[in-house]
Amino acid sequence: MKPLLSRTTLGDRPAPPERIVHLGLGAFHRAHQAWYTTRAADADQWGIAAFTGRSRTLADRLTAQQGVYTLVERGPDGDRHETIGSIVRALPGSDTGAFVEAVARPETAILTLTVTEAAYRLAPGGGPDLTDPAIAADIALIKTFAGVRVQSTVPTPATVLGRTLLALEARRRIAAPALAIVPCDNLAANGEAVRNALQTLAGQVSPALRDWLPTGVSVVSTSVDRITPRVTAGESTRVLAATGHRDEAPVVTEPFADWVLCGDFPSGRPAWESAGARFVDEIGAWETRKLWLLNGAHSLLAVTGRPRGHTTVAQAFADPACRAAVEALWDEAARHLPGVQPDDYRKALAERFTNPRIEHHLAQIAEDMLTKLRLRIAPVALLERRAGRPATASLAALTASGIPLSDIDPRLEETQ
Ligand SMILES: NC(=O)c1ccc[n+]([C@@H]2O[C@H](COP(=O)([O-])OP(=O)(O)OC[C@H]3O[C@@H](n4cnc5c(N)ncnc54)[C@H](O)[C@@H]3O)[C@@H](O)[C@H]2O)c1
Ligand SMILES: O=P(O)(O)OC[C@@H](O)[C@@H](O)[C@H](O)[C@H](O)CO
Repeated sequence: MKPLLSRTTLGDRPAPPERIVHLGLGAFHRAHQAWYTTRAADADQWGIAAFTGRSRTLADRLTAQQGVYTLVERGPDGDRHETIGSIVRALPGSDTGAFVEAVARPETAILTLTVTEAAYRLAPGGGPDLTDPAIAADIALIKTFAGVRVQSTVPTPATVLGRTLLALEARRRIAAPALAIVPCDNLAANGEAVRNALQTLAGQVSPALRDWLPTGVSVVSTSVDRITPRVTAGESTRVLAATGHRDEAPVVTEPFADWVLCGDFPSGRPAWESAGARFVDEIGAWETRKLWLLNGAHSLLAVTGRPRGHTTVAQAFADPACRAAVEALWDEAARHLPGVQPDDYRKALAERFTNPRIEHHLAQIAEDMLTKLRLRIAPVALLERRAGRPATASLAALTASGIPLSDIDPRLEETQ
């Protein structure tokens, strides 16, 4: 049997030093941030310690191959393979001690996150829900362990922000240099949302943490774009046949990739722009364009395509009824996206959604639908209503989900 992929496959170059920590190791991190990092001009300076959210399967698979994996870029006409070496350690998210230690290391300059939108547990208005028992329990736990820096038995907060704050408290205690936190989830104004939520929670933990946070942490806003479906069984066999490499943790993604970032990196960052990332002073409109047009359409296809018997985005988009619903939603959204070329993006999206070789399952997109509809489609309906128009397409999309409008956003009922 062929040996597993390893650093030897990369020509035995030394692993880059660990200066980035990631939480939420899954398909997307490997197809996006880890890929940009491996392609950056200074890739040899930036290694990633990547933690899963909780389970250890992917961490164990990657550890067995020294973090190295194959990225399969699946275009409409064929596959392109690339071996990625930026992840230097892969760990289970359940190892809070290792996470706290990794974030608190003074050499760590960046913490990236891809933990799903729902995992931030933000209330509809944006801030953290302090009445949420899991958040209340995390605050109590961080208060109790605020003195703990690095221990093998660090307790595990239940929430992502709780885990992050525990690690930041450890960093504060050793007076480590300022850290950049880079949320890469499909949340509107993700940097601002995470910054405000952390600040609110820190205020509940201690005055010391609250006062340190604004200078100890810079939260960067991002818009992330690359359609990366869950990896299906059989991919390892296809990779072996195509590359001759045995890989138990390949990832499949589309050729398109975009990463827009806005904010400061006080302790430095990889030259991600050399790999195509864009650094901007104003991100809101780009972020909204992507969330409403791409993610909004995905959510719409999930709620309308599944009852019509479709299982993937490409199948649903090929159905004239679903496609018409998407185009109508795009028409409504585009009216509120001046200055960011919504028509060009729509055209490109239609091609991306049509890629028949990307098996993006509607069932995966349908997870946590309430949070997604709130962020991606409800704002369009509200804007259309306020402009005196019926919001037919956006309201139809929300209604098709079966979730009461009042649960999605009570303001939707006020505008009826
Ligand atoms: N896949 C894409 O095409 C894509 C594109 C843009 C953005 N994103 C963002 O990345 C996120 C992850 O996508 P993925 O494809 O990597 O999914 P994935 O299922 O492969 O990985 C998700 C990761 O998040 C962790 N996680 C999930 N819920 C959590 C929770 N409640 N607390 C802590 N950790 C949790 C999981 O353990 C896992 O490590 C998406 O939810 C989205 O916000 C994905
Ligand atoms: O779980 P979601 O809805 O945030 O993500 C499902 C897809 O819409 C999303 O992953 C897109 O593929 C991605 O945002 C493309 O950049």
